[in-house]
Amino acid sequence: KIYDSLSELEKSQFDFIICGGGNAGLVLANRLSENPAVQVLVIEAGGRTQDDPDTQIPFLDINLLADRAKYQWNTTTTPQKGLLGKTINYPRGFGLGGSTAHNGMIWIKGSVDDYDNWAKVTGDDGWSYNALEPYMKKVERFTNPTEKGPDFVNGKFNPQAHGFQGPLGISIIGNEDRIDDLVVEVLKSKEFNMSVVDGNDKSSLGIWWIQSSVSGGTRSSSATSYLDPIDCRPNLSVVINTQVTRVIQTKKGDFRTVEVAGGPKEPRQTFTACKEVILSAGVVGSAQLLLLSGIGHKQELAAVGVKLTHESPNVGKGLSNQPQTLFSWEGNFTMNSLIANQTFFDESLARWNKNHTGPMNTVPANLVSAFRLPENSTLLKGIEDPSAGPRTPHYYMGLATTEYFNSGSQPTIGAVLQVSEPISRGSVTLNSNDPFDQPNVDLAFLVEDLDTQILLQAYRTAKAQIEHPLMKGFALDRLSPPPEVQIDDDIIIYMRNNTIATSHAVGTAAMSRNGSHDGVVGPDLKVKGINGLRVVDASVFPVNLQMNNQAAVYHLAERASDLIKHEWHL
Ligand SMILES: Cc1cc2nc3c(=O)[nH]c(=O)nc-3n(C[C@H](O)[C@H](O)[C@H](O)COP(=O)(O)OP(=O)(O)OC[C@H]3O[C@@H](n4cnc5c(N)ncnc54)[C@H](O)[C@@H]3O)c2cc1C
Repeated sequence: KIYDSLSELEKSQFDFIICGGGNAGLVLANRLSENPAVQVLVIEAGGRTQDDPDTQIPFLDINLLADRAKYQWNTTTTPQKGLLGKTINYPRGFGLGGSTAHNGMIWIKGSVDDYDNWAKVTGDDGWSYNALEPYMKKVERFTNPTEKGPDFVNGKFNPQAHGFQGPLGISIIGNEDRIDDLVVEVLKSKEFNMSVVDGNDKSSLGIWWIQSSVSGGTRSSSATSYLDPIDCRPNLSVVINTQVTRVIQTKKGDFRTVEVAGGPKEPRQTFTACKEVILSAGVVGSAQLLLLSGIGHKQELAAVGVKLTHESPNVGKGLSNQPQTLFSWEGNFTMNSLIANQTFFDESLARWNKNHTGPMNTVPANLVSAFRLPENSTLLKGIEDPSAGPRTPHYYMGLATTEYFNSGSQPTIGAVLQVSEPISRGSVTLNSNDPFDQPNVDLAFLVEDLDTQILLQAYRTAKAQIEHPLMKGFALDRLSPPPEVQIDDDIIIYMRNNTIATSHAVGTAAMSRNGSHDGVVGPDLKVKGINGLRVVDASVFPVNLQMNNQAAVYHLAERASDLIKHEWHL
């Protein structure tokens, strides 16, 4: 049952208490409550998200991505050294489904190297690609697009790499962009020599058609796929509009009680887990809760008036996130914009309401291409390869006309460029000991020169595609930055001024080997050195995966559910 407020909850003891009803939290809620004898409580700070057209209709995601939008925590970063001291918005999901109710819906796993790296870092082969593959398939229900028949997806994905029975609907949306075929031709040409691959089949190196967490023309979030179908289980309680304020040590080394409140001025209340408390509050929220609970670096906690309960100096450290910059060129075509043309918008909305097809069923790009630096690149000389391995990109990009999303009258071709596995490291630290105060979030974008140089290389690759003879007459002058910005130093200044947060941060409670002083949690995701507390969300990823990370959070949470069930003989 879903409770709108704390006062409606009658019990104060549960077997498992899950803090955060987001991506990972709702997978755990579903899997742990499969056994009717197990009592599960989920505590979510935000409210319902599932009933809103903005979360359901793929195009209307733009309403969620605006600064200070609904369903997000409205977090602002600390001044970013690599971004000329600017602060930027760091969107993170708030409400059932967490970031999956709010994200760009791109569905991409880690590469085989990425998961094998988890196994290496933790010393647990259960985190390797091969061992996780059954979970990858268990999550997915790959479906045909509403827009086109099944023929449209032939050759665009490898059925062997997908699941067809899982709770989460995935599809290649099927709404074409006039630039798609051109991009494929350019990248297949002798200058680039790339092939079309399924980015979710072990490696994303190549060109691939974006798969989205969309099915039947509607977003699939962890709330719609893992919660809605089972929300009437009598052993599952989900309380919304309630914030966890800290986890309390009930006896030495034992953290099984959570303190919560409906708001800053509301009274605090406690709930106790007979078995475990699981933090799934996301990369910012889980680190913040650990720190508020006195689990962190002794001096840093003392500086904000939090009493140390367990020394764990790496909490909040090691944050890694992917810088993303948009470049654009003038396009030579007649534009059809959903934003600038109200009649087109109204007709498209009516069409979506009728059968979930048409322009509303669109995401900003249909194709992504993923690249490695050349083997002989001077950037890699004498340093450890920043990527997890040879089947993992250093950078990737999406080229699209984005015409439906264009708010002006100028036909535009956009290139979204992103560093895959940056080496800069940021942090989450407490601003104060008030749980309702936003923590300090430092994304450390473009701090390390290697990340900046990789982004510059991505720009050169995008420019080479735009200037390819096959694009002649279709792509015209560069718009952003304007043509007079030419030399590398000026391009880098443009990047520093225009980098945005991808919200793919990881690593603030990283997993590591048992016995190692690195990280925060062991391979079983339990906080090292204490009992009763696990972390299951993107904060345990040791480093970024090749691209976005919702898929890997689903994989992680599915395996974590089995680890927990196994431990408690459920
Ligand atoms: C705008 C945006 C776009 C993105 N685009 C993509 C994309 O296209 N593809 C992709 O793969 N990934 C994308 N991501 C990233 C991806 O969605 C997230 O990394 C992933 O879903 C995080 O999962 P999580 O379980 O770690 O946290 P979340 O899903 O964020 O869940 C954390 C939950 O905990 C709740 N919470 C936090 N603190 C507390 C507290 N103290 N008490 C109670 N509840 C609390 C939050 O409200 C939230 O519901 C995007 C993310 C965002 C924000």
